[in-house]
Amino acid sequence: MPATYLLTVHTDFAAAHTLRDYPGDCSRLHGHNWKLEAQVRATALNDVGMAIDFKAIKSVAREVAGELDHRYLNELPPFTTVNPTAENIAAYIYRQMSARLDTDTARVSAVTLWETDRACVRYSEDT
Ligand SMILES: Nc1nc2c(c(=O)[nH]1)N=C([C@H](O)[C@H](O)COP(=O)(O)OP(=O)(O)OP(=O)(O)O)CN2
Ligand SMILES: [Zn+2]
Repeated sequence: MPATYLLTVHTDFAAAHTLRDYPGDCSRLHGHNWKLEAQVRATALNDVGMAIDFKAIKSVAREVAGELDHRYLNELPPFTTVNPTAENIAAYIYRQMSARLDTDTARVSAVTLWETDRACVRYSEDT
């Protein structure tokens, strides 16, 4: 079995949303300080001994988070049609990060998105 390296970085963003069709107060405009944890799974090291530079992962995580920062999520594609739940936002961030980061030997394996200090969702497409 090949060696596996799991690398994790954190970043955050502030954004507002309303949950469509939600039977409660979250259907009203409100905001969160979202905390994002991104995990990359790698199977090889480079000559420096790094699977992938933490700086590279943080750069992509911050780039994607930055596109959501201080925005009303319901106005941004895909959330004009997809409800901006924590689940859907985590999946969106995962796919955006994967598209920008994945290589033959390192790929995004999970995104954990904290909506509050007490609730988070972890999204993965790993089997
Ligand atoms: N599975 C999900 N459940 C909820 C989501 C979600 O995205 N996925 N979102 C919300 C709302 O966005 C809401 O803002 C969060 O509410 P809640 O977790 O209840 O947070 P509170 O701090 O208001 O509640 P406490 O009970 O004080 O922890 C709701 N659910
Ligand atoms: Zn909310």
